[in-house]
Amino acid sequence: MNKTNSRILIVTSVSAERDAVLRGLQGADRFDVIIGGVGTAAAAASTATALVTGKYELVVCAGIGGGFADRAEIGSLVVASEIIAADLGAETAEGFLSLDELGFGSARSEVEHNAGIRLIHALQKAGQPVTSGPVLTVTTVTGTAATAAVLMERVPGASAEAMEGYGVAAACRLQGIPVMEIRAISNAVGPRNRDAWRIGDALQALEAASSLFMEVL
Ligand SMILES: O=C(O)c1cccc(C(=O)CC[C@H]2O[C@@H](n3cnc4c(=O)[nH]cnc43)[C@H](O)[C@@H]2O)c1
Repeated sequence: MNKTNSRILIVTSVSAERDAVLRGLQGADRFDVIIGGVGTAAAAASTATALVTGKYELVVCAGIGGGFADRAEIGSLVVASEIIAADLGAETAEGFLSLDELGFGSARSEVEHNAGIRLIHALQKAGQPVTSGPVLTVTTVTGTAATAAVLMERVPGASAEAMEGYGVAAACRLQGIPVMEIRAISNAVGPRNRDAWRIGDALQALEAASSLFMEVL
């Protein structure tokens, strides 16, 4: 019988992401995969609800995401070195003030580092393009080059953006459970061009990454 809190929770946003993760896991029984919804509120609420069971030792936020120029190509994977709520704060005449600068806690969440490194090594060994860097959580999908530039200046090394990581991490922090975020890149962060999104390629990369979870997590 499994000991208490020995399972791993994987939080995706939509059914296509959940299905890609499940294909990769091939029935491995230590994992539960949920659809947490789009955005931080849905992700935090879904994660918190799942964590109440006390079954989990690790949570992975996994899905597709946008890749920042020169950091993450379409079809590649980003393993978060840090999860950052990049637009959570206040706009002032002098510029953006983060939650940290406002004194209301932190917009940054640490991640489970060792498992991230094992996953990166396994992906490299499997020939999957992968990078590690900050993954930004945003409320609005970036749609202009100007906003992409602002975010890259605000967070040096920003590698990917998505909409859920910080919410998942917030639920984990309350329970003291480590968190990771993995994004398969479907589109470039910048001027909106939905026709250029390569969701199929990203879902394949997500499946490939998930097939390594049994080995490294
Ligand atoms: O239309 C589809 O078939 C489809 C399949 C899987 C996922 C989607 C989504 O649109 C999921 C929304 C999800 O995507 C993340 N995401 C992806 N790119 C970005 C981005 O450039 N900026 C922010 N978020 C992005 C996000 O986390 C959403 O949850 C559609």
